[in-house]
Amino acid sequence: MTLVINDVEKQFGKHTAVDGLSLTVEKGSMFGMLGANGAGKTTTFRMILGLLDPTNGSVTWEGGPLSFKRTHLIGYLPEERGLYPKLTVKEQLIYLMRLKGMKKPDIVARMRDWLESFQVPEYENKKIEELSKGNQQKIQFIAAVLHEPELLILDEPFSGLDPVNTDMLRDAVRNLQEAGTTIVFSSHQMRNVEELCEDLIMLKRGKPVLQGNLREIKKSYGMKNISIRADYDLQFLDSTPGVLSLDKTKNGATVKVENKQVAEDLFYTVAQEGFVRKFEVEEPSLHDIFIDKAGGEEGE
Ligand SMILES: Nc1ncnc2c1ncn2[C@@H]1O[C@H](COP(=O)(O)OP(=O)(O)OP(=O)(O)O)[C@@H](O)[C@H]1O
Repeated sequence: MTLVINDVEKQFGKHTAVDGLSLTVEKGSMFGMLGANGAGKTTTFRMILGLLDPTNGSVTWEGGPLSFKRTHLIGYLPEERGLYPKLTVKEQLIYLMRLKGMKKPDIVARMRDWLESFQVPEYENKKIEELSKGNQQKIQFIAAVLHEPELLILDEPFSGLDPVNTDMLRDAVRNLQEAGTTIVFSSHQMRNVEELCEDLIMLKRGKPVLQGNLREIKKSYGMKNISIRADYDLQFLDSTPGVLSLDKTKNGATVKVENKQVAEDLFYTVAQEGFVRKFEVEEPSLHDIFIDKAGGEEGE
């Protein structure tokens, strides 16, 4: 069972929101969709869900298109949250899950398990409008997963959550994956992406600019960070060719370099200059890679 996006393009009038997107998400995997604001993530999610038709190309789940007829297979946490403020949590979840074909006693039983695991059992009979934004988000998440979908699409699931709730939601997402759910999510929080996903795609203005296994991407990515500690001032390194930036730290400096060769050259440079206590080459963070590949241009 896989999700296959095949050479998809989506145009809104003259504007191309998604351009030449192809990807495969294997069953049971956790896939990250990254990109600056307006890069085309939500549009892609809507095409996966069958809410929008691609202008060209195809999207299939297990070989067929996803549509409202197969809605019980999918869970969706939309970016713009959409709960009814006047309903209680219980009424809201019963309403939404009955649309997915579930029976009331099952809905209530599973709702109680989820509220318990999110440490908010007392919310069952509270109105949505009485809850804080972060807590409403937990309820919206429960609405996306209560029917145990095969494919779960999470658009910015961590936005607006405090650190405790972020950890709680991250654990819940991880548990769902371990139970076999296929998960595709977007996030601007690179730490969450690094901790959760194995494979990812980065979009820039609708086009894929980087795609593959996160560990492989990091390993093979040219740019490196070097952590250096020496008994002398390292500032002079920032004028070395291939050095992208230098940040002084308490005991030395972190130097971002273009590639491995520059890192090797720098090793000899600092050793010639004096005693070096530490010289450690690290892979770039996803944050660095994002800025390098997908960020930084006006209008995004
Ligand atoms: N219904 C629409 N009509 C016209 N243009 C649209 C429509 N939906 C999206 N767009 C445009 O398509 C582009 C991609 O938007 P999309 O919402 O997919 O980006 P995103 O990557 O989800 O951004 P964000 O991180 O801000 O949520 C944007 O330029 C947006 O203005």
